[in-house]
Amino acid sequence: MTSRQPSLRASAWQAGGFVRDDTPTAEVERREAVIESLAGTVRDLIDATIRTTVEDDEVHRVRDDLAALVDRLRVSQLPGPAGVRYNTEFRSWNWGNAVVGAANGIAPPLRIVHDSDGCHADVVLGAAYEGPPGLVHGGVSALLLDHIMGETASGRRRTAFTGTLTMRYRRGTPLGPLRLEGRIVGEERRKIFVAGSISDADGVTVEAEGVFIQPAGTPTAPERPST
Ligand SMILES: CCCCCCCCCCCC(=O)SCCNC(=O)CCNC(=O)[C@H](O)C(C)(C)COP(=O)(O)OP(=O)(O)OC[C@H]1O[C@@H](n2cnc3c(N)ncnc32)[C@H](O)[C@@H]1OP(=O)(O)O
Repeated sequence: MTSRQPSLRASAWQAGGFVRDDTPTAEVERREAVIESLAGTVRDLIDATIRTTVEDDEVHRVRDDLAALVDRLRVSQLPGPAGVRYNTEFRSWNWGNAVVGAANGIAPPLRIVHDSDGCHADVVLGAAYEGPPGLVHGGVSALLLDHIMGETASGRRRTAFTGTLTMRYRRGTPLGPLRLEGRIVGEERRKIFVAGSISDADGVTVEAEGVFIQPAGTPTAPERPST
């Protein structure tokens, strides 16, 4: 499928950081869907690469085809990482994020739901997230929990960064369908205490506790209704 739609405004492209970007929400969402479809295929590519058993010559041909595709994407690039962008309509987007980024083929991606108790996400982790055989890598579990717990602390009304994260791996987390949860268990000035977990069909596999800190001088918006 080809598209001659205009790309996001060139003036919006700045490296990293929280960047004010006046691209209208409708245009953000159009481009997000386009880039998300590419990232989904990249995710398939990663899984297919891990699991392929085709002959060496075919691997080399695929490698060369992929190198040509990379060159096409390199024709127009951001000068650095994608950062976090937000517009005047309070729509924010972080397409490069390692956990939720719409453009990031190594993000599962986590689709986080904010509810009255905090946040949850259902995800299916495949071969790309393996540590011990058939089990989720412990660092991947920490990565995903860090993010969902950070979003829980942030609550869509402030930004809170991880100060301290403590993990307890109760048993191996099998690759496949999983649920992640985060909930606030306390607040003290700029510190937000969050509990998190990963569960499979048989119950909790990983528990986490975290202290998330709202940087001094950053704003807190009024509470927003859960979605
Ligand atoms: C799309 C939209 C995105 C919005 C959604 C965003 C979700 C993002 C989720 C991803 C989460 C991440 O990966 S975040 C990335 C990983 N984390 C980081 O890179 C953070 C790096 N560290 C820092 O930037 C800083 O150290 C901070 C912000 C954590 C704290 O700096 P600070 O604000 O100067 O803190 P300070 O005044 O000294 O202390 C404030 C209070 O916090 C306590 N405190 C300070 N540091 C720590 C600590 N590491 N662990 C525990 N507690 C601490 C102090 O004792 C004090 O307590 P008291 O005296 O008040 O009792």
